Amino acid sequence: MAPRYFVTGTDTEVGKTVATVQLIRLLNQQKIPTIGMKPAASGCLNSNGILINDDVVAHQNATPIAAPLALVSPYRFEPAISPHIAAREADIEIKLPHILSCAEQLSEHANTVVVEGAGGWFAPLSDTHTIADLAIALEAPVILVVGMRLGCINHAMLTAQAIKFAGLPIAGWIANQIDPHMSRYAENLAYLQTHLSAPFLAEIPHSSNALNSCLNIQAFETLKLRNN
Ligand SMILES: Nc1ncnc2c1ncn2[C@@H]1O[C@H](COP(=O)(O)OP(=O)(O)OP(=O)(O)O)[C@@H](O)[C@H]1O
Ligand SMILES: C[C@H](N)[C@H](N)CCCCCC(=O)O
Ligand SMILES: [Mg+2]
Repeated sequence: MAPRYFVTGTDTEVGKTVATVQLIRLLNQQKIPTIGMKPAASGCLNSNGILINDDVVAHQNATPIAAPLALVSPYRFEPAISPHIAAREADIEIKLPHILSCAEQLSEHANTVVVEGAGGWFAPLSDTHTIADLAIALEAPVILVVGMRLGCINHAMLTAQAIKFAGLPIAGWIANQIDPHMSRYAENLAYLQTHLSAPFLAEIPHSSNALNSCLNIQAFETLKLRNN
């Protein structure tokens, strides 16, 4: 099975897509053919009957590897709402075995698959399953993106504890500077570096170019160490 990573975050809109895209670029740069996957994408644009999602497009723009849309994003919905509600309204059941099968087929296109969740760790996919269940089914080491803003320490600590409770390793965490005016940024970062018992992969600075940038080589070295 090709290696996989599952990217989760402290909330929705914290930079999971930015981090995923930067990781896909880094791995490809390091000669590891890597593709992104967004199993459940709500908030799509209907273009002549094809549902287009910004996260999926951003993943695709970060890799030279092409794969069918039905594999990289099997469940897409128009409204920008929780996937469990979007799916119910569309009369579609999000099935974990189907997502698993898509991930396996993607492994034929790339060496590594980086899977971006939706919302945070316990965002629901149905009345019975959450993003956590999806990560568990994929058996993927988790990368936690912390959107650095007031309140993120609590969200980061809760999420890390829940990931560990799920029995999944945290391959690392990323500090994403979503709020350029965060008070005491360095002190918040230092607290998380001390208290999150997971490797610190990288800091993503606030930048209007964040979607076109790449994680630094240190993040790669840290991930590599975890894999060996
Ligand atoms: N480092 C950054 N610098 C500047 N803007 C950023 C940065 N990271 C994220 N953003 C912006 O914040 C917004 C949310 O980021 P992003 O779409 O990556 O979040 P997400 O966690 O993937 O959200 P979702 O749960 O919808 O998938 C976007 O407009 C993005 O461009
Ligand atoms: C549409 C949005 N951008 C995300 N993709 C979905 C966020 C779901 C959050 C669910 C929740 O935890 O309340
Ligand atoms: Mg996203």
